[in-house]
Amino acid sequence: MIDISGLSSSKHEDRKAVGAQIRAACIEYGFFYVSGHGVPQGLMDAALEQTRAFFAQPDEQKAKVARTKSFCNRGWDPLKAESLGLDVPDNKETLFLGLDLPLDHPAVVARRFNHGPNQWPEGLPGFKTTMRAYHAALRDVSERMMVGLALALDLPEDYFEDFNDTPLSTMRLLHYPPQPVNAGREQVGAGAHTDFGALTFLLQDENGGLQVQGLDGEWISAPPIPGTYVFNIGDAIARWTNDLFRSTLHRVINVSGKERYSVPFFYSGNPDHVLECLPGCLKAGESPRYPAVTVEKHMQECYRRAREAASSYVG
Ligand SMILES: O=C(O)CCC(=O)C(=O)O
Ligand SMILES: [Fe+2]
Repeated sequence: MIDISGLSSSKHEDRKAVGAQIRAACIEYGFFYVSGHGVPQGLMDAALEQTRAFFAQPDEQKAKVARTKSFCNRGWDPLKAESLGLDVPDNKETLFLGLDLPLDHPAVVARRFNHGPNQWPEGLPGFKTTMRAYHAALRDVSERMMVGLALALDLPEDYFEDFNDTPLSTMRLLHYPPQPVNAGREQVGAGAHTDFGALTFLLQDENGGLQVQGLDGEWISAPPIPGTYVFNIGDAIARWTNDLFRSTLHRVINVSGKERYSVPFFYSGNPDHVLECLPGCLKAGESPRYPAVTVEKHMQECYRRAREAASSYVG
C-alpha cells in the first residue's frame, strides 16, 4: 500500500520518498494498492453505482451504444466478446469510455488512435455527469502518478509533461456474472493478461476476484480495500524501462456467487509520444531490448494481437 499524498507536498523530500516506494514496488511486483489519491469516496461509489445501473438494462438497450458503432472503440461489448487470456472467452460484458473529444477536435480530425466521442447511454440519470467527473479525477491522479514515476526513475519531475497531453485514457465499466467455485478452464471472468498501456487504476466492488501472479507463478488475491485503488503498470512502462519495472500477469475469477462490477482506468498517454528506453534504466552492459515506438503504434499492436486472438472463436 503506497500513500501517494506526499506527491502533492511542497517538500521535495516528501515527493521523493513516495517516488522511492513506487520504484521498489514497480521493480518487485508491478502491482500495489494506492491510498491518498484524493478521489472523493462519493465519486468512487457513484461510478460503481452508475456502472450497475448501466448493466441492469436489457441487452437491446445496451446495444444502442454498441462498440461496433464507434470508430474509436467506445461503447458496449456483450458477454464473451473478448478474451484477455487469448484462449477462452471472458465471462464479462463491458462499456468502453474515454477522453470525450468532439468530432472537430484536431486529434480526432487527424484520426489519432482511439480518440473521439463517447457513446452516452440514454435514460440513466446522472450517468454522463458522473462518468465525466470520474474520468477527469482519474486523469488528474494519473498525471500525479507520472510525476511519481519520474521521481522513481530519478528523472526531472516534469519529464512526462508531453506524455500527458491529450492522453489515451480508457475507462472500462465491467460486469462479471457469478461463476461456480469449481469453474473449469472454460470459465474465467478475465483471462490472464498484462495491461497494454502505462498506468491502470482499478476500482472494484466488494466482491473481489482479481488475482495477480506472484514471482513464483502462484496467484495472489487482490481483494478490495475500501477507499483505495489497485494500481499496476502496463506493457508501455515495462518497455520504456527496459523491463526494469514489471508489467505483471493478472486475471479475474468471480467466485463470490454475486454479480461483480469494476471500473479500471487505463492511462496510456499522448499517442504521438515516443516510447524509448528511459535514461537510467539500462544496467551495466545492457542495451535497449525494444526499438523506439510511438504510444499509438504500441497500442495498435496490442489491440491487433488481442483482436486476432478473439476472432478465432467469436463470430
Ligand atoms: O476487473 C478487474 O478487476 C480487472 C480487469 C482487468 O484486468 C482489465 O480489464 O484489464
Ligand atoms: Fe488488466
